[in-house]
Amino acid sequence: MIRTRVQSSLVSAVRNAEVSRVAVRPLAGPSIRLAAPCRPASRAPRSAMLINRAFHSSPARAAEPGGRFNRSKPHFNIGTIGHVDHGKTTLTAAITKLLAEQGGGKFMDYSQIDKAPEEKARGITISTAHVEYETEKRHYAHIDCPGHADYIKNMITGAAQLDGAIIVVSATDGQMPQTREHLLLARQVGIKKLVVFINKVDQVDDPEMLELVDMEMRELLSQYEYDGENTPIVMGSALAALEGRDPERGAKKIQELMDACDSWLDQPARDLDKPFLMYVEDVFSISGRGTVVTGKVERGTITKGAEVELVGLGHYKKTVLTGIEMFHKELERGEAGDNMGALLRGIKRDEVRRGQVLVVPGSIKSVKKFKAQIYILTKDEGGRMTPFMANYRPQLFLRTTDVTVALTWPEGTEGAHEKLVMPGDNVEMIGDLQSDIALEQGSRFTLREGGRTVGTGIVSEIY
Ligand SMILES: Nc1nc2c(ncn2[C@@H]2O[C@H](COP(=O)(O)OP(=O)(O)OP(=O)(O)O)[C@@H](O)[C@H]2O)c(=O)[nH]1
Ligand SMILES: [Mg+2]
Repeated sequence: MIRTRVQSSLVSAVRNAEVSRVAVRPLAGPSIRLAAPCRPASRAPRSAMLINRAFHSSPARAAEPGGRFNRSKPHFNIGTIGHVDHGKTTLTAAITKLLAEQGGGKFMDYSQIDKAPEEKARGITISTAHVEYETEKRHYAHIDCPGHADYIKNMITGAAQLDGAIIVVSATDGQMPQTREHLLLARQVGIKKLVVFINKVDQVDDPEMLELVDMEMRELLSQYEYDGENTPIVMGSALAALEGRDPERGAKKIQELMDACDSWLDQPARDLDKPFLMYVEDVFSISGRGTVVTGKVERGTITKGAEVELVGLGHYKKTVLTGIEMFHKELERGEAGDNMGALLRGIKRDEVRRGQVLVVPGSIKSVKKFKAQIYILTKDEGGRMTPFMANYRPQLFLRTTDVTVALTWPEGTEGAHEKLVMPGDNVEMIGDLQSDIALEQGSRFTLREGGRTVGTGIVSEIY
């Protein structure tokens, strides 16, 4: 009886997000596992939870460069990617120049973009310039990174989640190693469509040469499962546009490029339009009412009376959401961003565990084995000092849970036995989880070992 009362008062505490945050903090510590009697479901240290919170909340930051934000047009996160020196930064500056002249933002010259401040994202230092501009159709936040390593980190960590990208390739060189590497990464982090800008055409006199670069790019796009046939390819000179000369190759082509971005790159579904998913943080039983799970709604909306499913840690359990509560008030509907309590019909207290998710039935799978693109932090980024080999077993942190994962090379990898992964490497590996958790393509996670983050990754395929 007493225990029940303690639990119900905790339920109200947790329902009040502010209180819960204050109440929880003192327990945080890098190696303390919560074992308080009223929280048997808690496995992950709170510090890990805070990390994961930060993990999931950061994309919004990129969406609001400079703080002020125009909500009258749909927002789109775009980036320039491609081989070193092919003209990404010049193009970014040229776009802001053209659109500024049309009243769509502020011109940013090359040095303002290239001298990007260093940003701390999840303990990893990333330099990116946050540039914003508007076309008639959209508001864009544009990411341009100063170096190859920053692109890799940026794309894997999701420091800025790109909805689409402009891949820049120089007409003088054609495709180069980083053109291919960024294309592969774009595919693996889930960027669905790209627009190509063939730059520096002012330096190439032979039209056949341009045709060849065009053809090769289309082939390469198809090779990485993009629509090589229909992807818009614009040829021009970013430098000419930036310097305000040769409008046929300059300004006009930048306009053409932005029109292509507006029409070819699809507006992504907003979080509210995606299928409902809430992570289970805590579980309580309220006498006379049943089992309540509390947690944050990551995406979608849900109404009272809807069918839901608990997924993860060996379970797929369908039930009905019989009540939604937030801040001591009953609600008819919960939505992305809410910290809510969900009352579940016919579910026993011990059938639910922290680390599971509550979702629309059938919308996500519980998975043990997956393929992922992983970035291993350097020593300077707080990561490991030494390399590791296949069968390395760190803890994988995702949402509110952590599970041991064994990392191995994909089948057919040459020299898999002695192949080393160095700090700073970007690798594609297979993960084998000790217990299954709800995962999907695009799920982001961190890898930790001995209380520090050693890597960050994104799921590219599930098995
Ligand atoms: N001739 C010519 N040169 C260009 C053009 N666009 C860019 N450049 C030059 O190419 C060089 C590299 O341009 P950046 O914009 O710095 O290239 P980037 O891709 O941002 O390079 P990293 O960030 O170092 O990978 C600079 O010297 C530019 O002036 C162009 O259209 N024509
Ligand atoms: Mg650059």
